[in-house]
Amino acid sequence: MEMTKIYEKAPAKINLLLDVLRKREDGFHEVEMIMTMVDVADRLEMEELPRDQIVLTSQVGFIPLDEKNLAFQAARLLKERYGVTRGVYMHLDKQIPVAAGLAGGSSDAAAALRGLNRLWDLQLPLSELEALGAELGSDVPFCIRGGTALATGRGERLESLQAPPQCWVILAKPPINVSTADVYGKFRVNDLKSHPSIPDMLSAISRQSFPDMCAALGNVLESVTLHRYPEVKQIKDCMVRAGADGVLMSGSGPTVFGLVSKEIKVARVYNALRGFCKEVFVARMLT
Ligand SMILES: C[C@](O)(CO)[C@H](O)COP(=O)(O)OP(=O)(O)OC[C@H]1O[C@@H](n2ccc(N)nc2=O)[C@H](O)[C@@H]1O
Ligand SMILES: Nc1ncnc2c1ncn2[C@@H]1O[C@H](COP(=O)(O)OP(=O)(O)OP(=O)(O)O)[C@@H](O)[C@H]1O
Repeated sequence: MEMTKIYEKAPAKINLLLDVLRKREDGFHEVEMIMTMVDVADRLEMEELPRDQIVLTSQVGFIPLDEKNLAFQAARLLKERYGVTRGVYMHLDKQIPVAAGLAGGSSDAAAALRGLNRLWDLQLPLSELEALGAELGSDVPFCIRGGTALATGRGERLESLQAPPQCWVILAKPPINVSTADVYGKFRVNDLKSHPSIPDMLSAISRQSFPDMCAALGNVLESVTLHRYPEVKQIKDCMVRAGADGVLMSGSGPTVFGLVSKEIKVARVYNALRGFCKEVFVARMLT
């Protein structure tokens, strides 16, 4: 019998704005974020297994492939919740840097939920996949929906937005591992001197103003990560000196992204960064 093979793309996200309002009783933080996708992506291949088992492989050796992997967890959640007794063989082509602040694992989980919904013919609406995704992680619902969105709650409440003005995105990840839980754990909302403005960013996007979008970039988690890891600050400074129009840390870090409107500037920023760190990517925002 010919087995069907399906594919899903799992793009990386960046936070154009990340604000924290308060710490909640349940330990999570109430956030306001504006997120968008870039065209650096993992690829998840899914094929039916003729036995009731989840098998995950990858070309990289440095990520877990068992129940610690978010794509594996997504498959298990669907099986448990909907009584699925079919199996799946998944292969993850990993391209997104790991533990980078780019939601790589979350996007893989989203790709698994979308793909297995098709492979197993579950016919779940996207809204249901988003709700399931929220059980796996705060960034998973956004990764299911994709595009550009305003995210509130702990990140799972979404309102879709139009695409930001098109530009180049240069991503640089220093060789350090940053734990999201650690960063939120060290974050003190009362220590902030100011908050980034959601209305300013929404207005820049709706007017498609690239300069105003750059001016409205902000991430309050920089207060923790930049203080703790001076190399992240160095990368930010390096991008600014090399002429990036807007520069920000994504998520809890340590990846820093620079926005550039003119293609001729891209090589300059890229080359300046390569002196500092090995993992530098040139991408576009996904429209
Ligand atoms: C930093 C961001 O990636 C920005 O997009 C997200 O806010 C975090 O998303 P994520 O990695 O999917 O986070 P989760 O896997 O849900 O949570 C990891 C840990 O981060 C902390 N956490 C996460 C989200 C949130 N709104 N408040 C939190 O305090 C919690 O300690 C949690 O145990
Ligand atoms: N599919 C996956 N890909 C990469 N790492 C995974 C995956 N599933 C689980 N992990 C584990 O999760 C940890 C965080 O990886 P991930 O790349 O998702 O972080 P991140 O990009 O910082 O996420 P976020 O931006 O949502 O905080 C890794 O150290 C890894 O052990």
